[in-house]
Amino acid sequence: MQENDAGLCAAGQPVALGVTNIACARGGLALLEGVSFTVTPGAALVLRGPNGCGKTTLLRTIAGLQPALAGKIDCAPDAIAYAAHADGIKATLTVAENLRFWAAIYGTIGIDTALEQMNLRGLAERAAQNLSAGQKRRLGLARLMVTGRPVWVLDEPTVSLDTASVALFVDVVRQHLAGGGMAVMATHIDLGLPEAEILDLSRFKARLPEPGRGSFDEAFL
Ligand SMILES: Nc1ncnc2c1ncn2[C@@H]1O[C@H](COP(=O)(O)OP(=O)(O)OP(=O)(O)O)[C@@H](O)[C@H]1O
Repeated sequence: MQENDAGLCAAGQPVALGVTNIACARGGLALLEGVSFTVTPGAALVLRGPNGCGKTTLLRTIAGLQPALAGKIDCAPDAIAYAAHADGIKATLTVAENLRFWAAIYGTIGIDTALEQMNLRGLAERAAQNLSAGQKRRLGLARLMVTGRPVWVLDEPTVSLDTASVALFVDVVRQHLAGGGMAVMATHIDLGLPEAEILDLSRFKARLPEPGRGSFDEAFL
């Protein structure tokens, strides 16, 4: 892949997540167009932009939850783990059961590291439905760790987290990157992750509403 207009593609490095000229829509309304970037192993990209500009929509498109109007996403099959507002938590299972469930789904072993690093050990036997909002969010992020997947696509990962938990999360992301993982995140806060590239989506605002391909599919998403 060539260097793109976000300037994030390091020449000669293998591209792990390539987003080329993507246009995407929500509710039949085109939001973004011409979005291109690459994220290489060990790198993180933070998406910024005002409320409603399409950050969530772009992340959903990257994660394969909705079709793009145009463009191309290059990523190894089964490389992406997506975490959004809903967190993917099973309410009636305990914290440990949730993580074991996901470890089994993704074919990974061991939940200890995730429990430890997201400060969930003391909550391991508590039903997920009885967790506080921030604790639920920590469980959702621990789920990412047990997926074993290299590309983390995260929508507002720090919502409901207190300062200490944000720091835990940032540590976990750093370790993920150090192991050759990647992360694409939408967040409004300064994570304290200066090594992450920032991409402001404001400049990719779609010029014309285009209720075209994709809007029918979206009715079912
Ligand atoms: N299910 C839906 N149906 C129709 N329109 C939607 C739907 N979900 C979101 N939208 C609209 O699509 C636009 C983009 O929403 P999106 O959630 O991608 O923005 P965002 O940049 O992530 O916003 P925020 O910073 O507030 O999280 C918004 O105008 C929103 O109202």
